[in-house]
Amino acid sequence: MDPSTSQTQIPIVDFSGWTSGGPSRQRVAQEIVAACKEVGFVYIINHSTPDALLDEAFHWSRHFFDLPTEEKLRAPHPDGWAVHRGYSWPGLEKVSQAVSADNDDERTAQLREVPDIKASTRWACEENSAQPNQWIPEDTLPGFRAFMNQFYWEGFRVGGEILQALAVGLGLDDANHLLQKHSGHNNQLRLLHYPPVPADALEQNRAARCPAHTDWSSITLLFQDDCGGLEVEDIHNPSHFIPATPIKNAIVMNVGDLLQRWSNDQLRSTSHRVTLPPLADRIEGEARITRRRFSIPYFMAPDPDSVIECLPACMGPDEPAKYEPITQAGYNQMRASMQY
Ligand SMILES: O=C(O)CCC(=O)C(=O)O
Ligand SMILES: [Fe+2]
Repeated sequence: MDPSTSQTQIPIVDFSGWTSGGPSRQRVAQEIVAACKEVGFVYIINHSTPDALLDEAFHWSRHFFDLPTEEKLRAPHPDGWAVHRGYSWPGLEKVSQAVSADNDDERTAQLREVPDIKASTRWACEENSAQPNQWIPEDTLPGFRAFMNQFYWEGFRVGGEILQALAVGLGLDDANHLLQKHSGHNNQLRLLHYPPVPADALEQNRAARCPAHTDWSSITLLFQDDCGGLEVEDIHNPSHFIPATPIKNAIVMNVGDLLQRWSNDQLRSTSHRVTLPPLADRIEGEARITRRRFSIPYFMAPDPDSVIECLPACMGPDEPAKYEPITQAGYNQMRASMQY
């Protein structure tokens, strides 16, 4: 394809044809796999998570981030990079593509010269003792913990349907082939809040919302509000980003690094970032302050000891496996050490 004429768009797939069962499943599965090969991102509409549950999740997120800082800091992100839980305040985390096997303080400090203006909090399931969840006290936000636990398992349920569709679309014999490496215990639910920031600071690279990166997951499901600013690299025209314009209640699904490895690069873990909101009415006043933005990513991850090695359906005599087998934990460690 000629990059100058590339008109890449993020495809929209109507998932009702999967949930209703029958022959339409094959079509939906193929559409999702085609999108993952061409773009690495796809909007999934008419999925089986109720709209009301998504409204509720954003409602809780706003309540959480509106709490005074000292309340949020009662469940802080622990020091260091090994544990990904709890409240991470604006500037603490620096998203990047840097990869290192050990701690490298100098490089970590360098990466922080342009801070990420975002706050987040995140959890896995309650039984994950390696990385215990950090919760604010129940009486600070009664019902918050119960809802987030419910939403965590809802993410796993709908994400599981998508992993099944991917397996079918890839032509695997067993629809559960990908899903079976995910017990659900190693996923991550994140609430993200990008506070208002002067548009100039983003334009002049004095601050970032979320710099370009790929996800470490097998797949990521993202729910976003209507602010905008999420952009996806065009794999046919590298360094050119296309907007992932919000579609109410759609799941923005993307391929993570582990599924890219698993599929021998057939499915693409595409770089993405969050930058300036594209619409003028999202920026206000003389100081050109952006609207705040909320998003909720749900990262599906295989279990830590599971070995990710090239799917037989994705290799052949002319297409040998490109990567050595790696465990999820091994890959995670390689990526995590630069983040905090
Ligand atoms: O906030 C967003 O829309 C994207 C966040 C993201 O890419 C991530 O957390 O990995
Ligand atoms: Fe991401």
